[in-house]
Amino acid sequence: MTGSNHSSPLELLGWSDFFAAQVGPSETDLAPRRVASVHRARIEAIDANGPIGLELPVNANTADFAVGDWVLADPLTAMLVRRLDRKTLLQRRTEGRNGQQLAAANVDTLFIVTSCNADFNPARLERYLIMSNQAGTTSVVVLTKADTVADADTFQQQTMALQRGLPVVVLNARSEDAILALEPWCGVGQTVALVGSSGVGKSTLVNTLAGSGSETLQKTGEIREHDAKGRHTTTARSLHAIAGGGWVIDTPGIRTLYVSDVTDGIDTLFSEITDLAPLCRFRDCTHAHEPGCAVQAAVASGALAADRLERWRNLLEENRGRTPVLTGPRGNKIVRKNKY
Ligand SMILES: Nc1nc2c(ncn2[C@@H]2O[C@H](COP(=O)(O)OP(=O)(O)OP(=O)(O)O)[C@@H](O)[C@H]2O)c(=O)[nH]1
Ligand SMILES: [Zn+2]
Repeated sequence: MTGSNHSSPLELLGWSDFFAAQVGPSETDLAPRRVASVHRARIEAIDANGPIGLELPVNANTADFAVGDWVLADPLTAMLVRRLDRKTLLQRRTEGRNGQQLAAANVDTLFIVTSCNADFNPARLERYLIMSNQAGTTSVVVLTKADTVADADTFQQQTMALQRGLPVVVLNARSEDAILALEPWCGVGQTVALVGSSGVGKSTLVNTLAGSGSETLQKTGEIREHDAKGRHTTTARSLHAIAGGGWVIDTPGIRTLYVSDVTDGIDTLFSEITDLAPLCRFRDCTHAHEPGCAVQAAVASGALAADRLERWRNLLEENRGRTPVLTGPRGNKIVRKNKY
């Protein structure tokens, strides 16, 4: 791995002032390590010298850790002491269980991967974008299989309209050119993660980015499991080194994307709608039937697509329905900071 001359070995792994500031005076003897893979009963980490095991305290639950986490460990015993606060966290609420499944932590950029074919679905991309907005990661949509169609531009235009300022990269995941196209987000110490449906080219992209056969390829704890339908799918929760100096996490398991637990992520995605709201006659306008509604006026003039407004409404509704109302210590209801 070639890094910048100014980066310390830890910074090459994604360490920054954000994490350094959390290390207390009594903790300077501890060693920072980055979680590379999380299994049911064990966690593997890396430090500047490569893969390194972690001993877990008896009461530790590996489900509380995510690939990409930074932890402090005792360098002599390898015992994990504590996890540092996360810069970003990709997670989703699991079906039928009370809790969030942690997909990846401290990811700088989320590559939302789809291909220029039947997989392309703006409504699904919106769900991924909400997840990314909520996690605090920079979103980039990666449109693969551009080499198989003549009208990749049409897909790109449609995608760019989904969120203000959204970078959309069109590429062939099998080509080396993909490295160059994604380089702006894959610099030294940067962490990217990939999400998207099965078959869109996530593994292909990881291999291209890592440079297959390259000595820098660092695979840790990759596993393959059966999904609900009995198919083999990639379920690697692991960090791979990118040839240029960053890190990539292949994020499996985020297949059915329901929206829940979102506060501002929906507003960020639909900013062209939320920007209009203050212009409505009524402060609590629902943009459905009220007179003097600026949002309905935008639909009437053609500036806003009716189906986009419809999806905004449905996503808010879904989020409201799926976000549990937290119950406080004395059974008091805690009202979540949702705007709608
Ligand atoms: N022509 C072309 N083929 C591609 C491209 N990206 C991926 N493929 C092919 O599409 C197939 C599926 O790609 P994968 O990388 O396995 O897809 P995945 O997203 O990792 O799929 P899962 O592991 O099931 O989540 C493979 O045969 C790839 O070679 C591309 O940009 N162009
Ligand atoms: Zn309105």
